[in-house]
Amino acid sequence: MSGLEPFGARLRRAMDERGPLCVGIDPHASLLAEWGLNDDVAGLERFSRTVVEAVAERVAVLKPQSAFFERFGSRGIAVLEKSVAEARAAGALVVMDAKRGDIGSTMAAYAESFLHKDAPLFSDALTVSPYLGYGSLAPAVALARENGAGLFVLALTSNPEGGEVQHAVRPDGRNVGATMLAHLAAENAGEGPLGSFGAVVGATLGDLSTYDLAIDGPLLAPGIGAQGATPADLPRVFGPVVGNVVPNVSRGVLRHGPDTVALRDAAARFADDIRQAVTSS
Ligand SMILES: O=C(O)c1cc(=O)[nH]c(=O)n1[C@@H]1O[C@H](COP(=O)(O)O)[C@@H](O)[C@H]1O
Repeated sequence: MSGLEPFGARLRRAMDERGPLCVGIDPHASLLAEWGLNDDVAGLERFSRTVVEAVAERVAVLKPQSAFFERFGSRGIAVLEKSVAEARAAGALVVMDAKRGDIGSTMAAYAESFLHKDAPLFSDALTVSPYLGYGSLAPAVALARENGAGLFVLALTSNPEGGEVQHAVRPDGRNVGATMLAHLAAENAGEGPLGSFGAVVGATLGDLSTYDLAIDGPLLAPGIGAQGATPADLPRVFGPVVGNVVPNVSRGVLRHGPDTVALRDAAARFADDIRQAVTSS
C-alpha cells in the first residue's frame, strides 16, 4: 500500500472543503497567443505555472490535458511533471487527462506511468478509455487501488460524436455507456463515502434520467463553458447524484488569463454558480 488514503475519500473531502470545481489546464496554441505567449516550451511553462498559482490553493481539482504538453516532446512532459508537483503541493488533487486505453498488458505500463506513487507523473487520478473492453482496464484499477489513486472512465462523453459508440445497444438491451456505469458501480461497491472509480459524463448531454448514474463514485462532468453547458444545467443532467459531480471548466476560465486575479475571479464565479445550482436542486 502507498499509505495514501483512497482517492475517493480524498476527493470527497476536497469537494466538501473547496467545492467541486475542477479547472482544466489546457494550453491551446490559441490561448498561448491570447495570453501574449509564444507557442513554445517557455510559453507552455509560463501558462501552466500561472494557472497553478492562480487556482491550485482554492479549487478541489486541477486537470492538466496531457496532449497540449506532449505537443512539445520531452521538454513539454517535463513542464507537465512540474505542474503536477506544484498543483499537488498547493493542495489540489490532480486528474491527469491522458485518456489512456490499450490491451491489458500495455495498460499495465500506462498505469505504471501515472498511478504508481514513484512515477514522475504520478497523479491522483487518470482519465482512461474503456473502449478496448472494460476488462482491459483491470491493471489500472489494481494499481490505482494499491497507490490510493483513482480513475475516470469515459462513459458518456461530452462530444456529439460519442453517441455512435456509447449509445450502441448490446444484445442484453443495455447500451454501452450504461454498461460502463454498471462496471464502475461494481468497482465502488462498499467503498463509501465515495469510491475511487469515477465516470466521465458530459454536462452537455441533457436529461440522463434513463441512466443509473448512482455509481457510488465521482462523475467528472466536462462541457461547461466553451462547449455550451452551464452550471445551471447540472441538476437537470445529474438529478439526485449531482452532489457527486466534479464539473470541469477549462477554456471558460483560461480565457480570462494571463492576469492571475482575473483567472482566480473567473474560477470563483464558476464555483459560486455551481454551488448555487447544486444546493438549490
Ligand atoms: O475526459 C475529459 O476530461 C473530457 C471528456 C469529455 O467527454 N469531454 C471533454 O471535453 N473532456 C476534456 O475536458 C476538457 C474540456 O475543455 P473546455 O471545453 O475548454 O472546458 C478538455 O480537456 C477535454 O479533453
